Amino acid sequence: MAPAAAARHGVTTTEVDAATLAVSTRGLRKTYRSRRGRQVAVEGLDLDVPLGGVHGFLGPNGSGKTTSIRMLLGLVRADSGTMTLFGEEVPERLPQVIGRVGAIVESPTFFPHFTARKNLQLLARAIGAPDGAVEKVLEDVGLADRAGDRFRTYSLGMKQRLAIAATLLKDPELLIFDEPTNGLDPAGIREIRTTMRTLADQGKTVLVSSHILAEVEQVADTVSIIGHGRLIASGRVSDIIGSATSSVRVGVADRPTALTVLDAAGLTVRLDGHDHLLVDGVDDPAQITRLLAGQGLYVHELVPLTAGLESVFLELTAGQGPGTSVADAVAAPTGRRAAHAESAAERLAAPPAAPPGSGTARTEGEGR
Ligand SMILES: Nc1ncnc2c1ncn2[C@@H]1O[C@H](COP(=O)(O)OP(=O)(O)OP(=O)(O)O)[C@@H](O)[C@H]1O
Repeated sequence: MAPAAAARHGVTTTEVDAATLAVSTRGLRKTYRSRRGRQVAVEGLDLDVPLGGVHGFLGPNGSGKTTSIRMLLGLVRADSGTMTLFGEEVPERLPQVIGRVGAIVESPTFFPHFTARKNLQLLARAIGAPDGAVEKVLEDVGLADRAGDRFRTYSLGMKQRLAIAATLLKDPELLIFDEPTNGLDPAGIREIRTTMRTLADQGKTVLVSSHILAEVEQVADTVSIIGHGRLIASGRVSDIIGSATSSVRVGVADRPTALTVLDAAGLTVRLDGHDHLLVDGVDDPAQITRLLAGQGLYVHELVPLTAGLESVFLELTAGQGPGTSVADAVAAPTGRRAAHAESAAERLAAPPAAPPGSGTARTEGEGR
């Protein structure tokens, strides 16, 4: 991918004011040693999460999302690079900032026979949350009317929302959710999306990781897309999608001749199934009708196709062989980049000191 294409997708070298960022990393790197040898999990990651709104941290399985989050939270040591939370260097100043962060990165151990309310009350007492916090967080995640039900009767989606409620007890400004919709059905996914939106609308910053780009695209204000442990695109969802190559599906009776005509005009044309042509990189769809009509070919269908983050990702990583760094493909510039532009349901942790009732954080070197 040429630098121009990367820039089109929001990968720029603009300097950012750290005061406007909830999270920032530069050159973050982590290598694991395992029986299979050395595994580079994160390779020079530059990540900027603006204050406020939902920020999607997106990339395929194994691209380094969880490792990055765990480094930010001090659960895994970085090999090199720098990280800040609210402008404070971490892990050095983690004790000063961790109170402003709530994260779901591990398995919670809610008591199955206690009600959701009782579970939260125990946690609230353990961390010294203010009176009324439990009822407020139950309301925030939409569980107020089911708070009297035992935890074991909860659906996966409800369990996940209860885990989110637990992170909200200390009223954090930044929420970090690692793949919160894993294992959920479409209704559960929608509930989590609504909850994240509600939290962002209250002024909080939500950093959510996912390997399903299309899912997060619907709720995120801004995203960072990573591949092979490196940033490949970042910015406002609308800008990234808007920058994608636009395609048009064309229905025409004589497809071979139409293909030749459009190809001769310099357009990128391919066959789509048995009935249509797909023309990429079209600024003005009317150009297609004009070109074809000029040759006596009449279009019976002309549909501009909306791009999504998934197709942007595929476009950015097209042509890479296995093992090729995605960043190589986008000729990644150095320096700051910003664009102004197991079931996760069972995870809960409030690092650095997990309160009683929450799960223990998995640490570096442990098997997955
Ligand atoms: N404790 C570990 N020991 C050895 N290798 C690890 C460990 N944790 C992660 N890895 C490897 O590091 C790479 C990045 O993994 P990571 O879990 O950070 O990616 P991810 O994007 O969160 O993926 P997923 O969406 O599947 O959770 C993978 O190749 C993974 O196998």
